[in-house]
Amino acid sequence: MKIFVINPGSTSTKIALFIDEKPVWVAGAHHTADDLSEFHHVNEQYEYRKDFILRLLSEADIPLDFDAVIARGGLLKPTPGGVYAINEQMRHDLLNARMEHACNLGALIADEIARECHCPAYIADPEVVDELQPAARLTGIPEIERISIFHALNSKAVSRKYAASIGKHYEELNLIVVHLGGGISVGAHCKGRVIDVNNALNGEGPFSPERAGTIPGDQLAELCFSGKYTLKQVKKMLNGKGGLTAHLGMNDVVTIARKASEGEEPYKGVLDAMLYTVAKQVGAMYVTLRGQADAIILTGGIAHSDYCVAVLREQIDYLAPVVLMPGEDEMGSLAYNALGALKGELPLQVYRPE
Ligand SMILES: Nc1ncnc2c1ncn2[C@@H]1O[C@H](COP(=O)(O)OP(=O)(O)OP(=O)(O)O)[C@@H](O)[C@H]1O
Ligand SMILES: CCCC(=O)O
Repeated sequence: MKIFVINPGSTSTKIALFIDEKPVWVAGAHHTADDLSEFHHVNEQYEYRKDFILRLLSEADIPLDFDAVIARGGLLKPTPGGVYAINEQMRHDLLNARMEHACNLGALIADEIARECHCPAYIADPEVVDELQPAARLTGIPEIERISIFHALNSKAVSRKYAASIGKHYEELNLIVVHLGGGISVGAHCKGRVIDVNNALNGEGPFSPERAGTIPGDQLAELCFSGKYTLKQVKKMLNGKGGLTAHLGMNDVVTIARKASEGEEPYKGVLDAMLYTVAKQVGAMYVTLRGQADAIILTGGIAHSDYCVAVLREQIDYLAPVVLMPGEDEMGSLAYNALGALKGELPLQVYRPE
């Protein structure tokens, strides 16, 4: 079966054609700041991104003849994990999403292309997968309820892969999955459901290459009302220009880890502190799982770093076996989900948030 996969990121668009599980054509490109500078809202990039995809397909002589089109989800309303058929409610919620992110365009473009080829259009495990247990939702301020936003697609995909590698099902295991990317999420996967996880986009949990993580509330309130910053600037400090970027002026962990491994300051102190916040979040998720974790999976780009893995391991490996699954395979995971839905092996969910 021919499955077309679309994955728009903030600065890139990746596409791929799979024949069943096999990627037979992979394409895409980085969009420079200049390319995107004329757009004031991410929704305005719709035609630009769609035309870019159609041009790549046409240049590769690939006709619009697919059995399914699947896209990375988007910042929809909270919803359980799984593979979803794109519907009107989803289109509406993506066009009116609370947060701007290029991933919001994926389903919209997939839907249009699928209509042309008269095939189904899907998304799977969007960032907003919400399987939080009730106690994980409350904060001490009743108006502020915690929201689940994390690397659901990759975290669930590596969990399934790990489970298969030991002859088990994801739904049989308790796992702590640590996604170490530009953003960092650490989730407690209890028998296939992510019952707690830090919101990787909204100022919660470990700090990361580009995000501030948890900030002491009182000091954050003082900063917001200091008159020195606009709301937009504070939001950028939390997400985009926070974390390693704020401390070191870069988000490149390859360089930072090399300097840290040579003992160079401030790189070592800052990177070690980031990893300490990750280890603390692993500890919290261990408690969420009542100490019954079958494994701690380290994934995402930073899990390629021997230095980071060693520093983390030393702080967490007495809790449960640490399993390394570096990088991510979002395109493969999306194709897997589309194929499962087409074959009837994965239940097709209906997006119908409360
Ligand atoms: N070999 C490596 N060694 C150390 N760090 C690496 C390596 N490869 C990538 N990284 C770091 O991983 C981070 C990016 O990870 P990844 O590609 O998983 O994130 P992303 O897709 O940009 O963001 P996110 O995962 O939050 O969606 C960057 O900080 C990058 O420097
Ligand atoms: C958690 C959402 C994905 C990202 O890090 O951008």
